[in-house]
Amino acid sequence: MRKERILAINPGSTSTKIAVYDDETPLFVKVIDHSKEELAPFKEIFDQYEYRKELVLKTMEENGVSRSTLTAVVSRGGLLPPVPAGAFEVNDDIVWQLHYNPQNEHASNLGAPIGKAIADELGLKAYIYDPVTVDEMDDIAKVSGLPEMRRKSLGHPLNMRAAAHKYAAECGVPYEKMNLIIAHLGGGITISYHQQGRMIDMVSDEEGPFSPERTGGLPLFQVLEMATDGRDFKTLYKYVKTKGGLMGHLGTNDARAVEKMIAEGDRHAALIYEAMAHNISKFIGGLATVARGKVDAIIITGGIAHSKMFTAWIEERVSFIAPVKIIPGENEMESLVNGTLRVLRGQETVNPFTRVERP
Ligand SMILES: Nc1ncnc2c1ncn2[C@@H]1O[C@H](COP(=O)(O)OP(=O)(O)O)[C@@H](O)[C@H]1O
Ligand SMILES: CCCC(=O)OP(=O)(O)O
Repeated sequence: MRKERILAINPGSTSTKIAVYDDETPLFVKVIDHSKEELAPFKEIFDQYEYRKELVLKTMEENGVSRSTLTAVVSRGGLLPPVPAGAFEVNDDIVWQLHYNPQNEHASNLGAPIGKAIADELGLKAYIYDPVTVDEMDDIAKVSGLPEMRRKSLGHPLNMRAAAHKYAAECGVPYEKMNLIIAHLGGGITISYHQQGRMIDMVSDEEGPFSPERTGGLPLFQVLEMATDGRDFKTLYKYVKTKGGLMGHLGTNDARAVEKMIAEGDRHAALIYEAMAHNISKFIGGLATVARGKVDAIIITGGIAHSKMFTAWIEERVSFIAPVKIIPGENEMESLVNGTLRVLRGQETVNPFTRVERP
């Protein structure tokens, strides 16, 4: 089989993750953290384009990988309009959409444009895989309590679907034959229900549990008061995305730091941290009703899935529904590369994408 060398790019709000893989084997995986001060001069996400692109090229050079040896590039897909799961070849429409008309601002919107620019210079193809906006939600799950508002599918499909495939392979049962509830517990949290290989319902930042740095759903009448106190949308959006959850209550978005506080006897920290598990468990329970209780397994993944204390709190609340499987880590770089390899090996086809004016 032909050997592939794939560059994977994953721009996040506080870091840029960069990796090069020879087939399934990582040559290097680097997480470059960005301080608030470092990103402060950039007013808009796209102002960071050149800076992050140079960082990707420099990191490859520092790790002894010559650009000319690459065979493909893959990036985390950003906030496109609702799209099917799987791979997309990055075309000008994807770049336009993420630059000028994304569903919302997020650092991942930079991934595809940077990937395409690097790939174009080398005459290669650039891909994205399982973007943030993969939408397989059933119509019934999209209905909100107001006719002018539809519930959206916007979360962490890349890691959730990869965890589902990993678990299915372990069980020797196809993903398409299982009913799984999957909780991604990272800086942001998504809880989703995958029925026979389709993610038909989910909750994330907008309505779900609070997370290390996001508020999740909030008491509505108090939201109305806050939204009419003179602050604009951008300010409030940033507030609920970065100053909520553990950050709001305890001043850190690092769950490990919270566990240290608890070990040192901080009872308030213990209350807030367990409240996060309590809320996550309630949403898992809610999605079990979508499955009519017929759930094969509950998978807990993401960075916080490394924590025995935290996963035990969830397990104790939800294990009556189905067995709980822990798959720690966000596995995003590996998932991007594996998806791309399936395309390059002819095991998967790419989805088409055409720009839309109003996502
Ligand atoms: N061993 C661990 N125990 C508890 N929490 C952890 C551990 N490792 C990472 N985390 C937490 O996971 C969160 C980040 O998760 P991750 O999936 O890497 O998210 P993101 O990609 O959103 O940054 C942070 O709150 C971090 O403190
Ligand atoms: C914008 C939804 C996806 C998301 O929140 O990703 P991160 O948690 O990695 O910021």
